[in-house]
Parts: sequence; C-alpha cells; structure tokens
Amino acid sequence: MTETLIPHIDLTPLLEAGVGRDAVIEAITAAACHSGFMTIGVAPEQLGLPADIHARLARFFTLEDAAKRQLARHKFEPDNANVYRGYFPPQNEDPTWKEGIDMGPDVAHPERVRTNDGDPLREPTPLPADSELPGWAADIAAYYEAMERLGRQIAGALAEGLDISRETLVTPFDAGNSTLRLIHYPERPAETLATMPAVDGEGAARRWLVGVPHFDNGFITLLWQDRVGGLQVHTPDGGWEEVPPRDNALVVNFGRLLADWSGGRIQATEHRIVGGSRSRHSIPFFFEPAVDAVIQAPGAPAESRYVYGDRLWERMLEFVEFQGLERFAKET
Ligand SMILES: O=C(O)CCC(=O)C(=O)O
Ligand SMILES: [Fe+2]
Repeated sequence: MTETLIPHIDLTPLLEAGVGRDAVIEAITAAACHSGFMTIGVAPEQLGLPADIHARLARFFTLEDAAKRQLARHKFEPDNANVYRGYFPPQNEDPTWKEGIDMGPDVAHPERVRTNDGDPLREPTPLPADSELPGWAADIAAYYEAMERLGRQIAGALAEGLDISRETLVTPFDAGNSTLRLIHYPERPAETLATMPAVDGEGAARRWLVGVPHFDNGFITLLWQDRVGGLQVHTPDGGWEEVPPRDNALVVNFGRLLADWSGGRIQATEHRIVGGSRSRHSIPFFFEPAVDAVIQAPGAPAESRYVYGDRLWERMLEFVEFQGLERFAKET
C-alpha cells in the first residue's frame, strides 16, 4: 500500500465554490479521519492577504528583548498580569527551544475579551505599541480574521463530509476564542547542543529536538511554516515523517478536542519539531470555539458533554509552558 500519509489538497475549488468542491470536501474528510494531518494549497491573496503577510507578522521578532519582555506572561515576568496571552522567551532548561507570542480574538474583535471575570482564557492580549512596529497590529488583525474565515470553511467542509450539522460543528465558532501564535526557534547555542543527543543528520546537517512531541489541544490548527523545515508527524509504525515546507500552503492538523467532538472519527496526530542549528519561524493558528461552547459528539450521551474552556484548560496544563498555572488564581 503506497498511501501518502500527508495528503496535499488544493483548496481553490472550496474557496471558490466551483467545480471540484465535492472532491475537496471528500479529501479533507478522508485526511481528517485517516491521516490526522494534511497540507492545503492556498495563497495569501486567495484569503485577501498581501503575499508577504508572514514576513510582516514575523517583524515581531525584530523587537528588542526589553520590548518583548514587557509583553511576557506572568510566569516569566511576575509583575505582568497576563498568564495566557503574551510573550514567552526561550528557556534553556527546557528541551523545547522557542520564543513566541500568543494572541487572542481581541486583536481583531476587541469586544471578545472580559477584563473583569478573572478568566485567563479571555484575558486581553498585550501588544507592542504601534510606534514600535508601525502597521503590525493591523496585519495581525487581518491575518486573524482571514484564518477564522478559513477555519470556518474547513469546519463547514468537515460538517458536510461527516454529515454533522453546521449547528454542531460551525456555530460554536461564532465569538470563538482562537489563538494566533508567532513562533521563532532561534539557533540553539552550540555549547547546549553539544550536551544533547542529535535526532538525525550528520555533521553540519545534524538536528536536535526543539519542539517536544505533542498533540494540539484545539480543533483545527492552520499552520504556516517557513522554508527551513523540521516539522514531523508521528506515523502509525512509530517513525517520524517530515512535513515538507511548500510555498502557498498551510499545514492543517486536527486537535484532541475535535477528535473527542467527532466521537473519535477524526484522528489527532502527534507531532514534533527538529532543528537547532538554523533559525526557523512558524505561525500556527489554533481555531477554537467560544470558551463557553458546549461540546457533545453527535449521538453521544448527554453526560459526555463538556464546556470547551474547561476541557481546554485541563489539557493545556500538560504543556510545559503552562504547567503550574491556576485558571482562577485571583480567587481564593
Ligand atoms: O513550529 C511548528 O511547525 C509547529 C508548532 C506546533 O506544533 C505548535 O505550536 O503546536
Ligand atoms: Fe502543535
């Protein structure tokens, strides 16, 4: 059997609702149920975005350390109140070696934050001043909205392909709480790499683990990666298959909550990132429903229902960057 593990699907017929739309829906559904991963062919311009949008977003990493630190989560800057949104610096003691910023829906929909209910899942996103990165916040808002639209189209395709109502699979994303994350994996200092076992490659091509194996928590992740490579998917035979970078494409993976939500018909797939000697950028968009969305797999018993935010928080605590956090730390 020579089935490719990671199918590539040109999304144009779905976006344009043209000839071939049904075949795209079928391919997306098959990828969701069997591979747990796919790449989709879609150019920024097809989403109403400028061709250089990813480079524009990555300008964030040109900020001075002090400016990034001002946006850092409470865990890294105890004087800052933000615990869920904001900047995270690389931690030399962690196997994962990355910095980044997590941004919530308020970057495009200011009305979706709650500043007064103490729930970190709804806290405002700390952003650099516009004078520090002119035009950047507007690019972020445009990208966030474009990813939300794309997420809805893929959720709609899955609803059709799995014969689940749109009300079940798409409506919970109204007033959703998706996360846009910008990631930079810097070159890891040679003296640190010297103490770590390489994962693959020889000599200058050696690569190390820089992102530990994990499943994404949410529903669908729409991931842009630069041309460096290093994203790998865990295969059923226990190996790791590389998801090769390609232009005008996004990687899509299916998260654990969607696996639950579909009654196990959709697979979540474990993935990891290798690299270490070359700087790499990636931009995942974790497409997520409203914090208070009630999730129930079609046909599943009522007792299996859960509130999205509650389950998300439980699962997030498994990630190294969130360990030890209290959701409602301000309460006693
Ligand atoms: O950097 C990547 O390509 C993937 C990042 C990732 O898996 C994540 O942030 O969940
Ligand atoms: Fe991931």
